[in-house]
This record gives sequence, C-alpha cells and structure tokens, in this order.
Amino acid sequence: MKPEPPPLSESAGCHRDRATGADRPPQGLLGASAAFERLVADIRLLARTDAPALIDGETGSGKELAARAIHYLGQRGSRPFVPVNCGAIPEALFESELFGHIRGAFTDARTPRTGLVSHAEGGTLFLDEIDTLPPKGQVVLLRFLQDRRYRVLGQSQETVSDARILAASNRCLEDEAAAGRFRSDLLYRLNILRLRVPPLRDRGDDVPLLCRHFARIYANRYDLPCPEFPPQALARLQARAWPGNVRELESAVHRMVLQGVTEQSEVYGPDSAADTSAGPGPASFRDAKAEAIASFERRYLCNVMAHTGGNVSAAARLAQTDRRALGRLLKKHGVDCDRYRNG
Ligand SMILES: Nc1ncnc2c1ncn2[C@@H]1O[C@H](COP(=O)(O)OP(=O)(O)OP(=O)(O)O)[C@@H](O)[C@H]1O
Repeated sequence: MKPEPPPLSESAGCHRDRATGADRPPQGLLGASAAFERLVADIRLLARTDAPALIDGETGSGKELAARAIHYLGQRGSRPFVPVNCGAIPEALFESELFGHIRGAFTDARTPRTGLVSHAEGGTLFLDEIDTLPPKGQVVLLRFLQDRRYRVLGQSQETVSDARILAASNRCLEDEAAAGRFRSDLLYRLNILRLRVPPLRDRGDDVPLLCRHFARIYANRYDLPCPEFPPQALARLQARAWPGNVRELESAVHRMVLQGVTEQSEVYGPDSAADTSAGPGPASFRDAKAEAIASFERRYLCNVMAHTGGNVSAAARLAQTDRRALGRLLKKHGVDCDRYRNG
C-alpha cells in the first residue's frame, strides 16, 4: 500500500473562502446541517493536536473522510496519509504488513517489504475498522502504541516511529471490550481524543446538497443530463433512515441518474429499522421500534412540509394536530421549513 499525495488545495492548509473570509468545510466533506457544522468544528479541533484519536460512527457515515480532513488540515498535511483496513489483513501477516520485513525474515519473505508504519512516517496511519482486528493483531498494535518503537521483521535494531495514529470503528469499542472481543488496554491507548460522526438520518439537511453533488458526478461519468430533484422526491430522501448512510445515498443517486428521478421514485432499496444488512446485527426490539417510529415521523413531517410549502400552520391543520406540538416535532427532527418554501 502506497501513501497518497495530499490533495493540492489542502496541502497549503488554507480553508478560508477568499471572498467571504469564512471557514470552508474541509475538501471533500459536504454538508449543511447543524450536526455537520459541529462535526467540522470538532475536526478542526482534532487537526490542531497530534494525539491519537478514535473516530466512531455507522458504516458509510464518512469516518475515513473525517480522518483525511484531520490529517490534511493539520501540521502533517504535506506528509503521507496511509489508510489500513485492519479487517482485510490476515492475522498472520499483520505484523509484517505494519512493520515490514527483510528478505528471508520468514519462509515466504523472498523480497524485502517496507511496512505501513514506515510509509506513514511524519504523516498519519489511519487504522480503519479497528474493531475487526484479531487478538494477535491487537497485541502487536498495543506494543507499538506503548512507546512507538518497532522492529522490521528479521532486523535486530528498533526504529522509533513519528506517525500520528487515527483509528475508526463501526462498533462501540467500549461494548466490544466489555464483551471481551477488544482489549481494553488497547482501547485506552487509542481513546485519547474522540470524534463521533453522526449518522445521515440525523443530518437530513445534508441530503439535498449530497444528492446534487453525487448527481453531478454520475451524470458526468455517464455523459447523461444531471437530474433535478423535485421537492417531493427530496422530502422522501430526507425522511429515510439510511442505514448505509452517505455511501447508500450515493448509490441511490447513482441509480437515479441512470433511471431518472420522479416524485414517486422508489429506486432507493430497503428502508427499515429492522434492516440489518449494513449493521453488525439486529438492534433490540425497543431500539428498532423507536427507530421505526422516528423514521415514520421524519417521513411524515417531510411529506406534510412538501405538501404545504413549508407552512407550519397549514401543516398542523392538515395533520390535525396542535401547531406548537408540530413545531416541537419539526425541531426534534431538524426539519428546516424554509427549505420547502420556494421549492
Ligand atoms: N460529508 C460527506 N460529503 C461527501 N461525501 C461523503 C461525505 N461523507 C461520506 N461521503 C462519501 O461516502 C462514502 C463513504 O464514506 P467513508 O468511506 O468516509 O465512510 P466510513 O464511515 O469510513 O465507512 P466504513 O465504516 O464502511 O469504513 C465515500 O464515498 C465518501 O466520499
């Protein structure tokens, strides 16, 4: 695995809009919701330090993108960012992948190999899906994190690494540690700083921006016209639970570019709190029920807002509910009425 060159506009660490002087979100990260703004603020804080950090969030929510933003906004931004998918490396090879080996270090070591830690020198080593690291790999990593010293396999001298460690997990590592699947001493080493990437269902206001962004990309790719998103279709997309988060939305928009968007577009695939295809396992009945209710509420609110052009009083009349109660619900789900006013 080779380190990647930094994106040009990030390498200078400049993130101010020239016209307005305001901070722009880090390159590649798009969003407009309050939760997204908080995420960007947290990313900026983490970029100012050099300590290990643990990034958690559901699958496809943007953890790797957040890690890249932390790296490229920080002092290490001109140095390599090296992503490592912990779940993809066979347990027996983890140490040699991480630290490298010399020729003849073990039976199959016919050529020398530079380790990922060395590739990340001066930059960032991003340990993705750290929750999937098998026990032996956890021991290797713990030893390394204790003093940052490592030995290339087959060599006797030690090297001290200067790579920042960022790790990401889809699962709650505290739960994994409590269940005996993840070493708590390793968790303590990684959990110095913490970043939580919120799921897309809590960032409904990001959906229109992301839809247009992905639509432009796929329309360009296939040389097709860029689709418009009617308010009703956007409302439906905003109301979905998106268990696969931004990655799932990207695929949905990809399909819509190919198949066209209609107000009734139902090309989005499954949407159910009971759908566990993207998660580690079924949620408890109570959590699944709560999510199903929340999902229904979001869908209902977006539909009623689209129907009444964002008029809360008209929406309350249509829903046959109290205006203030409806206002509370809109606030709870972060539904922005203005979005529906001129659409
Ligand atoms: N805020 C965002 N703006 C634009 N694109 C995004 C955003 N968040 C995620 N994406 C895109 O969604 C996809 C998934 O993002 P990413 O790989 O960072 O998620 P992840 O949480 O690391 O996923 P996994 O848990 O599967 O490793 C990528 O194609 C990424 O570019």
